[in-house]
Order: sequence, then C-alpha cells, then structure tokens
Amino acid sequence: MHIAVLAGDGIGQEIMVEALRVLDALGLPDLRLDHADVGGVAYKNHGHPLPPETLELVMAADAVLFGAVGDPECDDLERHLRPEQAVLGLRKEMQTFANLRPAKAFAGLENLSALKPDIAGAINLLIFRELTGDIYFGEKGQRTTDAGLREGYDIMAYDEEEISRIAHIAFNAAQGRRKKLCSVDKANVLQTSVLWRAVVNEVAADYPDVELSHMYVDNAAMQLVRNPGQFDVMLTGNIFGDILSDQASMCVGSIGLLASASLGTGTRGLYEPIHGSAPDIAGQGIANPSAMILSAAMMLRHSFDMEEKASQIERAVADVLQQGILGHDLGGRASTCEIGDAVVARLAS
Ligand SMILES: NC(=O)C1=CN([C@@H]2O[C@H](COP(=O)(O)OP(=O)(O)OC[C@H]3O[C@@H](n4cnc5c(N)ncnc54)[C@H](O)[C@@H]3O)[C@@H](O)[C@H]2O)C=CC1
Ligand SMILES: CC(C)CC(=O)C(=O)O
Ligand SMILES: [Mg+2]
Repeated sequence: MHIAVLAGDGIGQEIMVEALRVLDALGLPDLRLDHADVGGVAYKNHGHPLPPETLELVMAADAVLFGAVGDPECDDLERHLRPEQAVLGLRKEMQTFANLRPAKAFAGLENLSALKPDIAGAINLLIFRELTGDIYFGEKGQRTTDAGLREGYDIMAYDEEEISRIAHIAFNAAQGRRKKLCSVDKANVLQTSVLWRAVVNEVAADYPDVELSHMYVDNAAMQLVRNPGQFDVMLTGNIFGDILSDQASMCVGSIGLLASASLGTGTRGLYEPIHGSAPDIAGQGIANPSAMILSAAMMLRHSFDMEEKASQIERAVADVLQQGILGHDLGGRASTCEIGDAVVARLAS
C-alpha cells in the first residue's frame, strides 16, 4: 500500500497527523507513506504549488491522502501559482473525474445539525460531483470591453463523454443504494445543463431500476434544507457539487465531518475532506479531524478494497461523536488531537 501524503496548508497539516495516527492504529500490512509538499507550502519551498517531485510521487502511488490547500499570503499570486491550482491540477493529472461526497446523519446526533432534528435525522445521501470539467477548467481570463471596462470571464462547458462517464458511475452506485438518482442542473438557463440533462436521460435507459429525477440547482439548494431525506444519489457538475456539498455538511452538522473520494477509471484515488485550509482557525489545534479521518476510511474502501477496516474507522468516528467528544465546530471543546486520541482509543477497544 503506497500512499502519497500531501497535508498542504493551514489545518491540512493538523488533521493529517490524526488521520495517519488512525491508519497506524489499524496495523495495516505493507503500509508505505511518502510525504510531499503541496499548495502554499510547496510554493514557498519549491516555487510552485504542485512541484514536479510531488506529481511524480502521486503518479507512482496507489492512493493520495490530501489535507487542504489555500493560504491568504498567496491570494495575490498569479492564478497558476495559487495554492488552489494544486488541487485542481492533481484532479486533472490523476483524471479523478468522479468525486463522491457522502452526507449521512450520525445516529443520536441529529441535534448537531443546523436543521431541525427530525429533518436532519433522515439525511443519507451521496453526491456525485463531476470533478475535472465545468467552469473551473474552461477558458478564463480578464479583458477590456469595447467600452473600456474590465471584464472577467470563465467558460462553462461539458462534452457528452464527460457527462456520461460520471452518470454511469452514479447510476451504478444508486443501484446499490435506494435506487433513486436526482440530477441537478440549471437547464432552464444554461446550454451546458441542457446537454447534461439529455445525456443523463440517455444513460438512464441502461438503469431502468433506478428512479431518475431532475432538479434545478436553486431548488436543490432549497430542498436540501427543506427535506434532505428525499435524496439518495445526487448527480451534478463541478461547481454545483462544490456548493451543494458544503451546504449538505451543515445539514449533517459541520463541514469538519464530510469526507470525499475522487476516482477515475482505476483504483487509484485522491482522498480529501470537503473543506479547505481554514486559515481562520489554523494553528490553534481546534480543527475537527473527522472529515480527514473519514477520507482515509474511504481510501481503504475504494483504493484497497478494505471494507471492514473502512467500516471500523467510520464506526469509531460515529462512536466518538456519540460519546459527546465534540470539536469546537460542533459546540464542544475537544481539540484536534483529543478527537484523534478518542478515535484511536475506540479502534483499540
Ligand atoms: N480542497 C481544498 O484544498 C480546498 C481549499 N480551499 C481553500 O481554503 C481556504 C479557506 O477557504 P474557506 O472558504 O474559508 O473554506 P474552508 O472550508 O477552509 O473554511 C470554511 C469555514 O469552515 C471552518 N472549517 C473548515 N474545516 C473545518 C474543520 N475541519 N474543523 C472546524 N472548522 C472547519 C473554517 O474555520 C471556516 O470558518 C481558501 O484558500 C480556499 O481557496 C477551500 C475549499 C477546498
Ligand atoms: C479549489 C476548490 C475548487 C476546492 C473546493 O472548494 C472543493 O473541492 O470543494
Ligand atoms: Mg468546496
């Protein structure tokens, strides 16, 4: 098991320590961890947010554990040198076009949600976010209009292959769940979405047992708060999935709880929490490491076929929450390290 460990910036460093302690506690055989710089720290040490040596390590590894990138000190750099370009570059280089972001209520902890407990308790959804296309990767820039005004532009585009390959993966997943798939778009306004909807309908023909619905993204944002229990699999593009998954995290309880797996065609994957580097709390030892720890669990499941070990970690995290060991994001006082300690202790018991 060769894992590239890219902790990155801000709380990425702090939460990665805890995820690695959890992996260590499992006593995995043949575990090889190789660390490398990424993001702002890589820019400062090597002059680039995704240095060639980091990329080389990633491409040689079986899986990548990724913390977060983003550093306010780098916000004014040219776009290609910004820390965020590292995670976009990694996703593109690894061709991890399918980003799985599960959001599930923790039993007995419905009161942690920003929603009313009975609404929050029904959450059990899986967002499939397309990850290597859309407006994040289209042509972009700034120019001057004929009227002499500064203008920024970002092209949103999807081709049919990009849509169908993630749709197949999402329909497949729906077959193993409650057999409901809601595709989220903005087909009342965007041509990209008109094609998205048409291709999803075509792919649906191969999965007659899955109930397909379509929803505009603005309605989906509202429905996630009104009645998140209606969703099983949500399939959407890069920018909509980015936004809706942050929202889903607060429906569960905190952005510090939601993990993700980014997959391509093989078993190699990129595993990261859905949140960023949280510069507002970095260095204070109060970040919730659960999302990072749960991302490591997703890595064991998807890249190494270790379902039992993955479930063990997930149960340990749920138990620790149920014990009332809560981080500051959930109104508690447990530090990053104390949460890691508790998960490790739970695994040992
Ligand atoms: N995949 C990545 O590496 C991502 C990077 N970013 C970058 O991260 C930086 C900060 O971005 P923001 O918009 O502030 O988003 P963010 O997700 O880093 O933080 C948003 C809010 O949630 C809190 N938060 C996030 N994770 C937490 C955790 N584990 N425990 C407790 N509280 C947590 C933060 O303290 C902050 O108040 C920016 O540079 C941004 O570009 C943002 C999202 C994803
Ligand atoms: C750099 C951003 C696109 C990362 C992000 O917000 C995400 O993947 O959730
Ligand atoms: Mg995001």
